[in-house]
Amino acid sequence: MVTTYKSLNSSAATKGKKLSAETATLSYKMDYEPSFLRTLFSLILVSSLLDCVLSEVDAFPDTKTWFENLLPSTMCIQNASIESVYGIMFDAGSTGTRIHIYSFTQKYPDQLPELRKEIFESVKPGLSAYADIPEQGAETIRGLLEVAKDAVPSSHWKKTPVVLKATAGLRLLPEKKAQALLSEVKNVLEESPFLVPDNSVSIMNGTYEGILAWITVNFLTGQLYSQSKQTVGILDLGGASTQITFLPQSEETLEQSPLDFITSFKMFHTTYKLYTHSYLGLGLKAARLATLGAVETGAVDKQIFRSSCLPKNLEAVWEFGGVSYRYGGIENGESGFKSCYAEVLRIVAGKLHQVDEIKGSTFYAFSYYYDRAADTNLIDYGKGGILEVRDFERKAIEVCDHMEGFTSSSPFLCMDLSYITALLKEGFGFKINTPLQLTKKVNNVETSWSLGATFLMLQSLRISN
Ligand SMILES: Nc1ccn([C@@H]2O[C@H](COP(=O)(O)OP(=O)(O)O)[C@@H](O)[C@H]2O)c(=O)n1
Ligand SMILES: [Ca+2]
Repeated sequence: MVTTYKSLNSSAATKGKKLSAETATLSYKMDYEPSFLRTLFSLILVSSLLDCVLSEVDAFPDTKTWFENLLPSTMCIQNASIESVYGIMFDAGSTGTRIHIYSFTQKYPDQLPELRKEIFESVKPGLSAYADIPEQGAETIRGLLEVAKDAVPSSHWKKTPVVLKATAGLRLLPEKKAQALLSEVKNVLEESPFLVPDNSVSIMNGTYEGILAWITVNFLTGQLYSQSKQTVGILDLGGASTQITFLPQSEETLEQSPLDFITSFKMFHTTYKLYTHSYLGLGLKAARLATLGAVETGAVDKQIFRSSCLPKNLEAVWEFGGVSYRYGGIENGESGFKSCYAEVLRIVAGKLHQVDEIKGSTFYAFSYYYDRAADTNLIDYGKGGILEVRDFERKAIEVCDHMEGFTSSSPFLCMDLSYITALLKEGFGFKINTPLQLTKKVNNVETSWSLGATFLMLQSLRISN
């Protein structure tokens, strides 16, 4: 693997030490060729190849119901020369925008293509911070496209599809502002030399976000093409929304869950009936706003939002979604875990659907679960690890009851850890000893929905040689 970093400010290399860098650019390149990935992407690409030949036959008929609006319209393109196929996926998240450039190779015409390399870069803040200046938001995309121009040979630009999917940050914006951003972004993509399919710029439904991340993780852990089909559930904690997705084993779960929590789709000749839900407004940063009581009021110039989850003497300004909030602790008032936990509990109490069987299931947890665990040395930033729910609680108590030790660099640490504990325990209803696999990458590939989305994009475009 080759890893290079540039423009480091808040990055994989520094995150463990530096907690509150909100404006940063991270860039790294990864080369990998694990054999199971070759198998996996061979399966994917062979499916695409077959689909191109048999263009009347939809290989994933049931998927239509749930990814109808997610994917660009179907077409058969001559995507690449005999040796290379590329795909570009933008993840426009609430806290940052990321580009994933995947390349696949086909060494011989009669051999199947292999995933060869992923190039990843990100910028902060996310698009929603540019709600009032959409042209400038779109400029961040132009900058990331330069990375793609370097990564993809110019001879392949015209044949390489580029897609952007926005998540909770844009979902929370007023429709007009979100559409203005998307329209500026679309213009920038169209000015690029890459292939811009129909519906290439959109706000992704939260259901897809959970399912695509589940596909990614279960591909990467080998579950989707193993005989045993022992799939793992996923927990994604973003800035503005959070997702839970798993394959129910119990009939009771299927029968007792709200209808829109269960989604069926077919892949590799197996039909999966997944439990998935995205809770908008329960991402880590949205939960901060809710705890501070700033969701309804918005930022009012002179108002300071206070919480017992913050150091008593703290007064500072926090920016989220392009809005600045003044916030601080309660001077001469309460602070510490007990009072903080009561505050964050109000955000989750009675708001989430609970399922009994998750108590005994295996879940992969990433995004802010991972970041906060690494920030507090519960796990190694590079390696991840297995934690129990009570480990978050223990760390929350430790941090909240000694807040003077965690001031300027991490003012929200007590609140974040308390919120994560409350979300897992009281929100989803996990037991205190439920194990969670904290994982940022599996075999050097990010555990994010973008790989699942790229897979379906290639499938939809019927990439072939
Ligand atoms: N490729 C990615 C993208 C986001 N993330 C994490 O996702 C979290 C931020 O979520 P986000 O900005 O995507 O927010 P949402 O739009 O998903 O609510 C942070 O913990 C990031 O480190 C990641 O670990 N890898
Ligand atoms: Ca996300």
